[in-house]
Amino acid sequence: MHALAAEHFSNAKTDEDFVKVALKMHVKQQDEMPNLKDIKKPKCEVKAKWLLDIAKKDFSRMSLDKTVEVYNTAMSLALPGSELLAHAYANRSIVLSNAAMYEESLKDIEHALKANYPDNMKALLFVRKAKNLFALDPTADIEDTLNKARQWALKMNDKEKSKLLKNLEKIKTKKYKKPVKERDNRMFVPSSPNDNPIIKDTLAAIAIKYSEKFGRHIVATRDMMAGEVVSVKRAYALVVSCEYKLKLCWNCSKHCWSSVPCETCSNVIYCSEKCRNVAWKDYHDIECSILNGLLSSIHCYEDISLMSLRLFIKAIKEFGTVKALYESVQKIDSTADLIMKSFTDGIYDDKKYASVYPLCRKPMNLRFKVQCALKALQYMYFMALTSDVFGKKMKSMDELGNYEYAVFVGKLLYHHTVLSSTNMSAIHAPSTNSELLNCGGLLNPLESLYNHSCDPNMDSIVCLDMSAFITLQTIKKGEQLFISYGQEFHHMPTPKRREELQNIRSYWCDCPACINNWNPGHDFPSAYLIYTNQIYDLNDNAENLSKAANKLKLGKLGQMCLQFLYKILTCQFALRLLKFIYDYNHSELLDYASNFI
Ligand SMILES: C[S@@+](CC[C@H](N)C(=O)[O-])C[C@H]1O[C@@H](n2cnc3c(N)ncnc32)[C@H](O)[C@@H]1O
Repeated sequence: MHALAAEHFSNAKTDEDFVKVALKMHVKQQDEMPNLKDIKKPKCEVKAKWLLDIAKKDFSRMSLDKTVEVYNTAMSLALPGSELLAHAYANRSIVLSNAAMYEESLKDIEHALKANYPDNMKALLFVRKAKNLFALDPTADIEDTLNKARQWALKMNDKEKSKLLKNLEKIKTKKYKKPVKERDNRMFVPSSPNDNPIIKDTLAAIAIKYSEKFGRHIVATRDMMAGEVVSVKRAYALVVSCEYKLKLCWNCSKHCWSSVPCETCSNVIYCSEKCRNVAWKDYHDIECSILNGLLSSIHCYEDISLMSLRLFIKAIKEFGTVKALYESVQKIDSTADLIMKSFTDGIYDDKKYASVYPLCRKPMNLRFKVQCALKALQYMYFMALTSDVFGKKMKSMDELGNYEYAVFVGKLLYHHTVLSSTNMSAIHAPSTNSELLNCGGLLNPLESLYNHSCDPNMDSIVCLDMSAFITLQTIKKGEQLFISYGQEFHHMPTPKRREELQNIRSYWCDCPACINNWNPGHDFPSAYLIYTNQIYDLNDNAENLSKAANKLKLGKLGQMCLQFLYKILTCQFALRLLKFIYDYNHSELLDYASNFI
């Protein structure tokens, strides 16, 4: 269809032209469109039971990761509150406990107890709970838990009861593996400054400016030190790639061990009830049925298309109806000032849709435009069939074709797809080696206003759905704050860097390093990436941090600074920052750190 389509689109110029052609094509070829009959029922206990049996029987042949993924899938298919779901929680708690993930196992036990777990088996859960608590802390008081196990043992038959009571006696004498804990790096993300009266939740030291050469950009309104936290933001929207949707939390992208499934669809899981509730309130209540229709029919989605849909849903949530959204978009379109376009009630608030809609788009070729238009229409069709976002559920492409806002919605989805391909930052899956695997993307509107420099004076660190922006060099009042759009530019000659950015990003780089023609051999203050390889291959923990500090030959004071930084930042980030400042701004950092040590 895509090859044929190019012909139809040959005269299309504007977004509207592309959407109208795609709409016409879809209406004509509606027999080819998936219909309601193809849409699967969200939950399926038979399949859930089958998968649960596989997880139970084959766990010794599968990696922990794979076993947990099979459990996640089984649980996503089980009915909420069912005994099957309770069994799945209970069985996964054994796997997690055996893998020394005692905290995760405890969470599963609580879920099994809250669900419909049979009374005659509850004693087993309390035994496991006592074991987990003891393995985590041998001084913990586990008497209450042991008593609960004894009470529930009364519901067992005599043989099982006597076996359980014997096991109970051994809990405090057994040796357990050292607890394995996954660190949630968000704990180490510093809190966000929020003293800027114009740009919400940022440091007062920055402002948004516009120039012919750089478009919108961010400048310092006072002299800044290296190491200043400019903003810490939760992403406006985050999407998890299709192959990770039953591994990572749909809301924050945390790797899930003791996950909870969506209670309505069987497509996504969450790291906690909190994330599930946030997602449901923010977007998944609408997205759930659309995603189910989509995945039943086309089995897979692309990150930028899902992001496009998510932006649309978030906008609908903000404005209430398609009509109100249409009016708001018209208002933004009619505002001539590029900076003011993205303001809401006189301030720049990147939790509002106005900060998203006017983001820049890179030029695209015809093929990509055609794909974006066809995808936009496909997603709009699923929205029409499975949700009542357009006032009521629709039954056919014809009905959608006659909908008064069809072109507007198609255009918006098309615009979001292009905008996402320009502005989304990748998120990375946890991996056992140093390889960085993309597992989704997030959109952070303020980040999209930073221009690129081959010698950036800012760095961002992404911890799940949070992004922190920190200055890496001293920045003088009036100078621009730059991030790097790629990572390895300092070792390339100027023409090569500029050519590469032109090829990938479609603009000629006018950053200070390019304008001043800095070439390899020049001292790029930001050439931190020389060290990143050493840092990426380290696990993010304190032991490795000190190993890395030794590698970097930091003196005693340097090591102390590193420990201090580690308390507020992630290991990787603390190291990068320290190494940097150690080389270029040593005395400043030491002055700063001495206030805290
Ligand atoms: C993500 S946007 C950054 C914000 C943008 N200036 C705006 O007005 O929305 C990326 C675009 O900014 C411009 N840009 C970013 N870095 C630049 C640089 N070093 N030199 C020239 N233009 C740059 C290019 O037009 C690029 O396509």
